[in-house]
Amino acid sequence: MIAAQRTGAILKQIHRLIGGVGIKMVQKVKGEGKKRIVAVLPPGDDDSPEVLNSVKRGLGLREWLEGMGHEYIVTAEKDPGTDFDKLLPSTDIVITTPFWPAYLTKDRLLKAKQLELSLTAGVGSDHVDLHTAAQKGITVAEVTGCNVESVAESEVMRILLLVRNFVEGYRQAVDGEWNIPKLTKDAYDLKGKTVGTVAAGRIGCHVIKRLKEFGVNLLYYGRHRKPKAEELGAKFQPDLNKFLAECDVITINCPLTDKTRQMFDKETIGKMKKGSWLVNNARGAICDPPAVVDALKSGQLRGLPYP
Ligand SMILES: NC(=O)C1=CN([C@@H]2O[C@H](COP(=O)(O)OP(=O)(O)OC[C@H]3O[C@@H](n4cnc5c(N)ncnc54)[C@H](O)[C@@H]3O)[C@@H](O)[C@H]2O)C=CC1
Repeated sequence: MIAAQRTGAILKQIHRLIGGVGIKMVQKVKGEGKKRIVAVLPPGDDDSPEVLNSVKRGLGLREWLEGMGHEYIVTAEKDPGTDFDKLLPSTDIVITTPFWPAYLTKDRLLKAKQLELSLTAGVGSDHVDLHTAAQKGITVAEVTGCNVESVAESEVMRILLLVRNFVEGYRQAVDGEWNIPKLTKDAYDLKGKTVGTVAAGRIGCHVIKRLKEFGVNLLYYGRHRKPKAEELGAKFQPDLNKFLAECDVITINCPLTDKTRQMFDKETIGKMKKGSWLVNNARGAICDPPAVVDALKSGQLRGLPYP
């Protein structure tokens, strides 16, 4: 769910992006500016003013869009054969979110005869067939940088929860158990560990900045050097095999693409340090689930948080 503090930034950029397309389209069709905008959002009937990411609240865009004469339809139905497929051929703009994505597959995009813009209310466009979208001249936009603070805080939290073995302590407290050896067996100091990020983009750099204060050795792996990450104290390791072997904690902060899909499979995980931790902050499909399960069972991975 979009945290309250980042909703404002997301909405500001959505206004800018839709506004931009609106102006272009009005010019193109000479005054016929009325557009059909379909938002696919999670179901939910929470009335709190700060919860905008739901069908009920429609990201808080209804008044603004309808005030400009556009038609605004909000649905939670995103699966094949549901409302979304029926609406798509006559839709100009689709808005969707990474945690309740309406997949814009090749088949769907070919049927979306008048689609001009696919807008992610968040970061990541892996739910869109980018090749087909590019061929059809559909703009694919996301709200870059809108949630870096929230995501980096949550990521550092998950690293600490894992390395300090918090969940076992919590479980013991709830179950009325007091088994100190069992708790401390897998509880470590983060200080002195080597923590590496796959990709040092916006989120990766925010994580590096926060982790620096914990006295860790920081590494980053990626396709290019990132001066900002180095200014923050992280060293570049361009060799993936060396990166995997050096890190105690690996955190994944790259987009899901053809190159990163299942990047963390049996072979890759097998090259990590035995008993290391893996924090996949990006998209589930970057890891191969059976390989992760096997590695957790064998102790190759000490822990992996979900989500
Ligand atoms: N868990 C969550 O709540 C969220 C997760 N995300 C995920 O995090 C990803 C990164 O977000 P940002 O840092 O804002 O994006 P960004 O665009 O600022 O950074 C992405 C970085 O990934 C690097 N990269 C691309 N392909 C790569 C590859 N094959 N190998 C290594 N590095 C590669 C790029 O060079 C870039 O530095 C998003 O694409 C999204 O999937 C984003 C927001 C929220």
